[in-house]
Amino acid sequence: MAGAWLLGAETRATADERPRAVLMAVVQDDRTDEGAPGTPASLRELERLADTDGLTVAETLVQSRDRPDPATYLGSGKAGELAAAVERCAADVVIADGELSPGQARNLQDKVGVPVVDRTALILDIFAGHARTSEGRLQVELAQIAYQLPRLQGAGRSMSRVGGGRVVGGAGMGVRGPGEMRLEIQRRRLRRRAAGLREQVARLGRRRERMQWRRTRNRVPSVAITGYTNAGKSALLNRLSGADALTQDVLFATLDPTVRRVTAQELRFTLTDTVGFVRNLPHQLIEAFRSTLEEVARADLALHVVDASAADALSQISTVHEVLREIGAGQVPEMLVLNKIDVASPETVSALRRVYLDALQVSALTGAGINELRDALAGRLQEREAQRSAGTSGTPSPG
Ligand SMILES: Nc1nc2c(ncn2[C@@H]2O[C@H](COP(=O)(O)OP(=O)(O)OP(=O)(O)O)[C@@H](O)[C@H]2O)c(=O)[nH]1
Ligand SMILES: [Mg+2]
Repeated sequence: MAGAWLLGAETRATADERPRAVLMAVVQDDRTDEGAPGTPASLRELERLADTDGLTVAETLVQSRDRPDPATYLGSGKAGELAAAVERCAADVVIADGELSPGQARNLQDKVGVPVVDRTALILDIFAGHARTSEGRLQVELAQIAYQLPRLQGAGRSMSRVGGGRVVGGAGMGVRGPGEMRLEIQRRRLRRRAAGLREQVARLGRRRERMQWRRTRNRVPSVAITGYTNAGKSALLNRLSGADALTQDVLFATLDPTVRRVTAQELRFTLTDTVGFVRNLPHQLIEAFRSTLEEVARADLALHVVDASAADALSQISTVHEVLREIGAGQVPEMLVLNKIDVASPETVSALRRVYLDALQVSALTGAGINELRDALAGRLQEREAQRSAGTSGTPSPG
């Protein structure tokens, strides 16, 4: 089910069994914050991401270091171990739990003999496999191009070095190494394709804006469901609206915004399901999905769904807040709800309740607390509406 990008379509088409991956990471001595590359929480998540992408994790290799080696990421001894591990478990791909520079990926790849990619590439691959609407696909392709472009340039530089050609001709000849011209053509094609994609995404974004404007004019308040990936956002949307959005125990099941109508306490409002967030969400993806994510920025209320059964729920909450700020949705009023209360440990729940005193507890699975949540949502929206009309009644309406 993985996207056709990470390993190339042939690998996937012929392989009967799931491709095998070796995970690797450098733990930096000065970065012990939860979620930093190579920490247990981050590695667990990388494993889940790999699993979501249809890969079997064969082995995990971690090196403690001051910083990653600028040329090979791992130190040379550890890189040798990595090559041995790849050989031993017949791995098809190596995935780094951090970001690899194009040079690091290439050098390691030469050493181990299979593709070496990073967390960003893995997430892009999952997105490619999950995008369903044309807008989602356009956005994923845009993100992939943004990821590929600098890597093509890296290849160009090394190739011209090998070929002994000068990148810029000194005598006005513009002599280039072999392969450099082909790369330049490829680069230009990609840039042109990206420009076209950006235009199409913008057009779709404008169309959505018009629809949103109509909704605002009709004064139908909107609630955007946000939260960490796999928190149960789609499940909650289904519970609240009686819809059947796709829920799956994989990461990033939802990529396209799904809108549903809900009525509670005689108030009609819309509920929008959105893409889940994750630590170190690749910047290319935030850029590409900006117009989709802006749905959240325009909402009257953000319903922040928290997986209360996750041991690192608190750090997931901060990640979500960071991404919301980054997409300009930091100001949207938020209602935080603790989901999966049926399987959450009492310790995690009480730790969460110490910070979020009045957070409702629900289970999208059993339906516990759902009616209360629906009413609370309607209540908050009515409050806002009342404030808004109180605020505007004194001032003359513009135009
Ligand atoms: N036990 C339990 N499981 C739940 C609950 N809510 C959701 N799940 C499960 O959690 C998994 C993820 O649910 P989704 O609704 O797909 O999560 P999501 O936040 O939409 O995930 P993405 O779209 O991938 O970001 C599914 O296997 C659900 O069945 C709950 O209250 N209790
Ligand atoms: Mg979902």
